[in-house]
Amino acid sequence: MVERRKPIKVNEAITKVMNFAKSGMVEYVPIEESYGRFLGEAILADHHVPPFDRSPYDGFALKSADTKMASSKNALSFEVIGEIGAGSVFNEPVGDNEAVRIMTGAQIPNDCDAVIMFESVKEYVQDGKDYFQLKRKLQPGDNISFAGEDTTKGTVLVFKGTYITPGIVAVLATFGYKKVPVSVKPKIGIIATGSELLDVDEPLKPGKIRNSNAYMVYAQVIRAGGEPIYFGQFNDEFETCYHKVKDSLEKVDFLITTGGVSVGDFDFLPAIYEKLGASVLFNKIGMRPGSVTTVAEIDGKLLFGLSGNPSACYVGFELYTRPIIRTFLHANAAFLKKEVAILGADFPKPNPFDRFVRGHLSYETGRLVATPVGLDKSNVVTSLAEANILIVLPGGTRGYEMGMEVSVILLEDQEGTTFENFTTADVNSRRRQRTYE
Ligand SMILES: Nc1nc2c(c(=O)[nH]1)N[C@H]1C(S)=C(S)[C@@H](COP(=O)(O)OP(=O)(O)OC[C@H]3O[C@@H](n4cnc5c(N)ncnc54)[C@H](O)[C@@H]3O)O[C@H]1N2
Ligand code: MOO
Ligand SMILES: [Mg+2]
Repeated sequence: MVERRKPIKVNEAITKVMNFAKSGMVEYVPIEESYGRFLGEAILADHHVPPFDRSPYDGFALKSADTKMASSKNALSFEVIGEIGAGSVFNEPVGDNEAVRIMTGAQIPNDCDAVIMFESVKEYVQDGKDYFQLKRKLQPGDNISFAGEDTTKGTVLVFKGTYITPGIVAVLATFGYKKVPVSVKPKIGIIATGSELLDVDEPLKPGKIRNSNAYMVYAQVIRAGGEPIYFGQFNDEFETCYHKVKDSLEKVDFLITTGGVSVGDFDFLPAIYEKLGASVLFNKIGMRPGSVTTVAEIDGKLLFGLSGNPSACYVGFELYTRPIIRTFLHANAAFLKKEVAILGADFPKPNPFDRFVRGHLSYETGRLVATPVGLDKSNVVTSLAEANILIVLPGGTRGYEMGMEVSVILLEDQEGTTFENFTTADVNSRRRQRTYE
């Protein structure tokens, strides 16, 4: 007799999984390798930026008080008593009506409080000495880039768990992080099950298909920030799969399997969980695709039983595995960011369950438009190539029409959102919807 599974709600499933979320350790990597990692500790400014008052222009540093009488009709002369480029410091006194030739980035001499650009003065030489004429009055602080104007000592600039962008790399370098504290990547084991599976380099044979899930999930793990460890693909044989799952589990922080979680005669994952003594958190979710997504736990370690159907596998990973990976990486916003967009095409299918429709988000004259891509079936693979969002179509409706507002999950986003935001009600009921022409 087939087992009747009781579906639970998506948010309930997420909550059950997140109860077992844990965060990992911190390691140090050379700054050149820090891009794309997650910060293991907050970056605190331990000095002002810039650290000293400096010139933002190539010009002359002088004392603004000496310019008081300057005007278009009254040119004042200044003697140039020295020259400094960026990196040099002028330590001598600067007397009245004297100036220092200064280049962009150089420290302002102690006695000076303003800078005038080369273009604003008339230079000349007299008796072998350099001078310029100035016809403008300057205020104290004119054309000076002050110490701490970029940021002040003590400011927290980037929080722990933030995805490191090239801009953050610049900040890390500014504060002397030759080695950067980053979150250790969780090791995510991947096992594909299915006697129909050919490897990617094998020619097609009757009844067989190439294993796309393993490589897809491998890439999803990397995108999420984890370290994938691929243990291979295995035929639907209980003993083989059981031993592979058991052995692999010891080598990883979390384990993903694809296929074999439904109620078929060769779907062995439920029996494998039982023999391992793992407790199954759920094995049916009120969602499409990915309704068979199963998560089990043993000694605090999670086993993600993702569907064999490619689109279901993909969605199951992004909803349930990704936040576990991001939490391990200390991200506060461990969930994919959600936005509201306008549905770009009708979606006439009735919706008993919440749907996560592969879609493409485009920007059209200031509006976000979400258009479903490809065939909306969980066994479809090609639509995944075009998808940059999942369009959230909550269940309990007779379909959706073009122009309606819908929630969308941004697949390529790195900023993320919190559990609270992710699980907050989506644009769902017709009452809440506005339709655009
Ligand atoms: N009687 C029922 N049958 C099915 C149910 C159900 O509730 N009752 N659920 C259906 C749903 S929904 C899904 S989704 C699938 C899930 O199946 P499994 O997770 O058990 O996966 P398999 O049976 O192993 O394979 C399903 C499908 O996916 C293809 N596949 C498997 N692995 C890969 C791979 N690595 N790369 C590409 N494609 C893969 C496989 O060939 C099958 O076509 O069950 C429904 N049935
Ligand atoms: O898990 Mo299935 O994807 O609902 O088609
Ligand atoms: Mg099956």
